[in-house]
Amino acid sequence: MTDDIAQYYRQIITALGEDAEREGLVDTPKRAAKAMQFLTAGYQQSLEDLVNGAVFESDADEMVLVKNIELYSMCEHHLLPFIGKCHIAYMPSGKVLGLSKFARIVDMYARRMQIQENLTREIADAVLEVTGARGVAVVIEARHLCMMMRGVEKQNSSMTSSVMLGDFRSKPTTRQEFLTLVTQ
Ligand SMILES: Nc1nc2c(ncn2[C@@H]2O[C@H](COP(=O)(O)OP(=O)(O)OP(=O)(O)O)[C@@H](O)[C@H]2O)c(=O)[nH]1
Ligand SMILES: [Zn+2]
Repeated sequence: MTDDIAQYYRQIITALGEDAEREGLVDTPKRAAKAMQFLTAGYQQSLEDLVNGAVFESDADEMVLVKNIELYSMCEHHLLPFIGKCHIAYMPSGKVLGLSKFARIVDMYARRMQIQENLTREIADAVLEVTGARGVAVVIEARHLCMMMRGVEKQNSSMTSSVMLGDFRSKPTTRQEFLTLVTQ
């Protein structure tokens, strides 16, 4: 697989007018192939393997918030990065999820070709699925390099997307508590 992808990169480099055999570039197709495989490794993962049983019984029934999970993804339109942070909250209902698993869930969906809105939704759906929570909220704030280093070339705009499920959607006080904690 890596060799196949490297071969395509070699063709792209040549098509761009570069000498793919010069010293600085000779190993680039292979490096780029490996990098792209890493950045899309989320396709090879499953939610079940990733959670690895780390869902624990608990009486906790107040909001749990995991803030500022850094995120690197790749926009499916230009294959350029978007970079930001993700906040995830849930209202437990008998079960809590191992803390590291929130970051692992973010990475699994971020390491694919994505748009920010779908990424936000997929993270929320996954947390709901594994926790059976009364509600899940996800907010992502990100900057898209396709808007910065090309295209409209806007350096300071960012995008915020959110998905509210269950209590976060139906109970204004829960939503408000979440938004207050996230912006603190
Ligand atoms: N909603 C959304 N749009 C995105 C995301 N990532 C990239 N885009 C946008 O996808 C659109 C693709 O538009 P096209 O007109 O097909 O492509 P383009 O000619 O390269 O567009 P420009 O970026 O405006 O130069 C652009 O408006 C991008 O800003 C994302 O995560 N969410
Ligand atoms: Zn883009």
